[in-house]
This record gives sequence, structure tokens and C-alpha cells, in this order.
Amino acid sequence: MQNLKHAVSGLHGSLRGPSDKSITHRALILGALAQGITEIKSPLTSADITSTMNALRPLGVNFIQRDDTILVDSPGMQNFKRPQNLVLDMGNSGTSTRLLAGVFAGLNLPVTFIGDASLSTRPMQRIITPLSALGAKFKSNDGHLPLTMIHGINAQPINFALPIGSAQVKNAVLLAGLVARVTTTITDKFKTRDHTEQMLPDFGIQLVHTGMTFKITGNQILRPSKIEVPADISAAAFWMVAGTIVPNSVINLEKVNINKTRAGIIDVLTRMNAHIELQKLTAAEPMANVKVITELGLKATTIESIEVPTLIDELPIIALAATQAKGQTIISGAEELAVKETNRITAVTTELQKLGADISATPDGFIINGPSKLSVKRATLLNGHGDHRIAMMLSVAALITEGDVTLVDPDSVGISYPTFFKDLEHLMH
Ligand SMILES: O=C(O)C1=C[C@@H](OP(=O)(O)O)[C@@H](O)[C@H](O)C1
Ligand SMILES: C=C(OP(=O)(O)O)C(=O)O
Repeated sequence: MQNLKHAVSGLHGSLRGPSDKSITHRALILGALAQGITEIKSPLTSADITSTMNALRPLGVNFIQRDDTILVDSPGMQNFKRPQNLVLDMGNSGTSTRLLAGVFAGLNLPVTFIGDASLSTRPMQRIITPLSALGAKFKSNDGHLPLTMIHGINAQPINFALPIGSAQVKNAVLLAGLVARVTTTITDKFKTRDHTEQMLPDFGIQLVHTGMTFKITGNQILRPSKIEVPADISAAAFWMVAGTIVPNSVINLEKVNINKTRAGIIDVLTRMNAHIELQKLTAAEPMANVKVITELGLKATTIESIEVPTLIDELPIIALAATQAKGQTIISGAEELAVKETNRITAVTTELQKLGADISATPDGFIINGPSKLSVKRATLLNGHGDHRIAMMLSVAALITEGDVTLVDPDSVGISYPTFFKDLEHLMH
């Protein structure tokens, strides 16, 4: 339980938030595939990242933590140990499960994936179907965990057109092909996050891009690399919205990743009239210092399917911003939100309605009328539904809510942002 009743007189200060979760998963996995020592500077350390590391250790990969660096010391994919009857607990992490299913399918190393109650409800058919089409064989609980891969892929070459806007599905196939060392061509018309594609050349892997398609020629071997992980825009998003809607705030967010496949929230908040300034920095992935100043004259906007992959994890906090904007915000094409750590469409709607927001759920998003004054008449329990992004959104909502609200499950923030409440304290003082 975390009481969220605060007397807030603005949020102030600078913050280098947690490092990017997607980039850290990928750096750990590619580092494990390469023989030698890969250095990952400023990785995220969180429960989901622990799931990825725990799954790679049985292959003979060591992770050495030194200050703000993880050294990935690996025998390389050609020399991985091949333990029998491997059962891997992926905790709460969809990314770990789907990306590593691709790795194990490429290795042709049988494995069973299990996970927590939330992960066990999430759809895995989306990776079973394409990997099975490449010759892999799976047993699952009707498309859910426990998921057993009986044998890996054998098709070559691989030609895959991504059928849904999921980077995790794209990466399952990409990694299967890379590890099996077969020529792999992938078309991503949804423009899902491209961190793996950006990072592969650093590991010595050549890609050829043609429009929405990229090709990785077979038989390439990864070499170890040095990767620096920027701050996660999906975490910074909470402060971008908090700094906008809490009166008298000025927040500086340092070294935030603004890769264009991820930065949709900046476009959306700017359309809504928020005051966001970017100071661009030079880095492997585009990065900026982001300054946010309160703006109480927000206006409604429309978000459609084309923009959704660039801000999918930010939609709960964007929905909160929309409750404070004048007019009707319509968010559509976001049906994927229903299959995240919880059904984020119903969770966001139910919890924000408790605070008096005018929000309704649709099958693929939300309709939100604003602005609404958020308040509760009596002490109210808010439920993060075990989902880190819902818990953090509600904690920001509480900053502008009149009355006494308590979050029943604050610990979920540890999935992606273990220092969230500490950083909130820092910005309040
Ligand atoms: O590839 C990734 O690192 C992720 C992709 C997205 O999921 P989908 O690929 O299922 O959309 C996102 O929601 C998740 O937090 C991380
Ligand atoms: C959906 C998320 O992660 P994953 O799919 O890796 O569990 C998230 O972090 O919001």
C-alpha cells in the first residue's frame, strides 16, 4: 500500500531516469550471442531485465556488474552449453519471453518457458505461428505459457512480413534467423521499435535496408561490442505528463532516448499544446535533454493506429493527460493494450473513473472528455492491477487529485522503474 496523498506545490528538478528497457534486453541478448566480453554502460536494472539475464545464464553466459556497467562474458552462441530439460521462469516479462523464444528456436535447444500469473495470460500464438512456419515445434497451454519448444527452426531462407505491430514478434523471427545463421528478410509496415536493427552493426552484423524491409545475410557471426543505454522515454513519459499537468512545475529529463519509433508521446503532447523543449544530443541512438514546463491550456487530440507503435506503453499516461485537455480525445487502433501486463484499456478506464474522469473504454482505445477536476469524496483505493505502467500513471494522477487516495500495489514499479517513488520525492522537494 502506498498512500498517494500529497500537498504538491509543483515538481522541480533534474533527473536522469532509468535506462531503456527495450535497449537493455537487446544489448544483453546480442552480447550473449557474441563470443567475448560485451560492455553495457548504464543498463536498466529491474525485474524484467533480471528475467532476461537469468534465462541466458544456463547457456554459460556470465554477467559481471561493475559500477554502472554490466560486462556480458559469453562463450558465444556457437559454444553455448546445451542443458537438458531447461525450464526458464520469465517472471512478468513479455519481451524476454518472445525474444528468447526466437533465440532458442534458432539454437534448436528445447526449452520450456513459464511466468507469473500476468505473463501466463499473454498471447504467445503470435510467435508460435511464425516460428512453426519455419519448422519449429511447440506445445503450449492454448497459445499461453507454459510454452515448450520441442525443436527449433529449419527453414531457409526466411522471408517474413510482420502481421501485427509488435516489435516482439519481429524480434522473435529476426533472432531465430540470426542464431540459425540463415538469410532473413523482414518487412515491418508498422515501423515498430527498431533498436535491434540499430544495434546489430555495432555487433558486426550487416543489414541491408530497402524501404520497410531489411535483410540480414546468413552465416554472419556477432563480435562483442560496447553499448551505452540512454534513459527510457517510456519512463520519462510519466514526468513529461506530470510536469505538464501539475501547476508550477519545471522538470529537466536528461539523456532521454528519442528514437523516432519510440517518440510519439512528444508529438502528441506538443499537439496538445504542452510546453516541451528538446536539446538534442549526439549518440548512437537519438537522445535529448527534455525540459517540461506546466501548461494548463491543454487541448484534446486524436491518436490513430499509425501512431500507436511509437507510443504503445505511454498510452495510460497519455490518457491521464487527456483528462486535463479541453475537448474530446479519441484514441483508437490500440487493441494491443488489452494484452499487456493487464488489460490496460479496462484498467485505465476503471481507475480514472474512480477519480471522476470522463473516460470510456472502446475495444481499441479510449474516448476522453476534458478537462475534469480529479477528486475523491472519501478515502479511495486505487488498483494498479499488478501493472507497473498503471501504478505509475495513478501515482501521477494522485498529484492532481483532491482527497485521499492509496495505491494498493506500488511494488509493480520494480518491473521497469525501481526508483520511481524515490524520483517522485526528489521532484517534490
Ligand atoms: O520489443 C520491445 O522491447 C517491446 C515491444 C512492445 O511490445 P509489443 O511488441 O508486444 O508491442 C512494448 O509494449 C514492450 O514494452 C517492449
Ligand atoms: C508491455 C510491457 O513489457 P513486456 O511486454 O516486456 O512485458 C511494458 O513494459 O509496458
